Amino acid sequence: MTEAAIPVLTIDGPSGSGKGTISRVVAGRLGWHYLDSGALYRAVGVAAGWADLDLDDAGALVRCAFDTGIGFRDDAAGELRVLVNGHDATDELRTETAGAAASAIAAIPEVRSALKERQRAFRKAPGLVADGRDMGTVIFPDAAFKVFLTASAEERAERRYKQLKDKGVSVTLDGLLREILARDARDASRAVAPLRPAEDAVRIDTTGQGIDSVVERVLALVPGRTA
Ligand SMILES: Nc1ncnc2c1ncn2[C@@H]1O[C@H](COP(=O)(O)OP(=O)(O)OP(=O)(O)O)[C@@H](O)[C@H]1O
Ligand SMILES: Nc1ccn([C@H]2C[C@H](O)[C@@H](COP(=O)(O)O)O2)c(=O)n1
Repeated sequence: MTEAAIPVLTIDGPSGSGKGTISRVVAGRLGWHYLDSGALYRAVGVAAGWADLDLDDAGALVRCAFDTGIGFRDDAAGELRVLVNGHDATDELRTETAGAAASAIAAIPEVRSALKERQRAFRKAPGLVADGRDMGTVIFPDAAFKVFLTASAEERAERRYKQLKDKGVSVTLDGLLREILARDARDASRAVAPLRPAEDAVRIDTTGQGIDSVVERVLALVPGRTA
């Protein structure tokens, strides 16, 4: 199967809209590969922190983006674990601090270029579900299926609050709402690959929609999908 013939479903959207959760379930139901593109940016942010790099030093961050080893594996519980330079950094990666660092680094055009081919290399038969901010607009513009998930900022903060509290992370709902709104603004206002729906993306507002309901709405967009 040529690369262009390998089907891609892109799922873009702001923080906490449910991209990662929905994408992993849909990829499992389709038997397709899964790309968590945000994890790549988060991994570069974590590696930069480990190396005490200045987030204003674009040159050092670009080199970090090229040089950082990033690996993915499912653990026994089926959770996606992320290895950074051989170390399991999953828990550190999923903090809002790491999300904010990733968002800042992601605004550097050369960092985005350094990660582009790594993302495209995930396109393997029988198919790929790719979640992020620019999957449908930049990385896989020819994707046959494109979705843009949204939800109210308040609901996204509540989801993230529950997610982090369940992991024993001490956060406040008000603080998370502020962080999510700040990240939304930075991701949507940057000059390169801004967060926005692709022209041909199906937009799904997940506010008040359960995970199963959103999964079924996404699967319905892929003909010949599994039951
Ligand atoms: N439709 C939904 N209804 C309720 N909870 C949801 C829904 N979708 C996802 N969640 C929950 O919200 C939390 C955040 O979801 P997820 O991490 O998938 O969002 P995301 O868009 O990938 O966020 P980020 O871009 O910050 O990584 C998770 O705990 C997830 O289980
Ligand atoms: N395709 C992507 C994915 C992520 N980013 C940046 C912007 C996000 O705020 C940050 C973390 O992503 P998340 O794990 O929350 O999906 O990384 C991006 O610019 N492009």
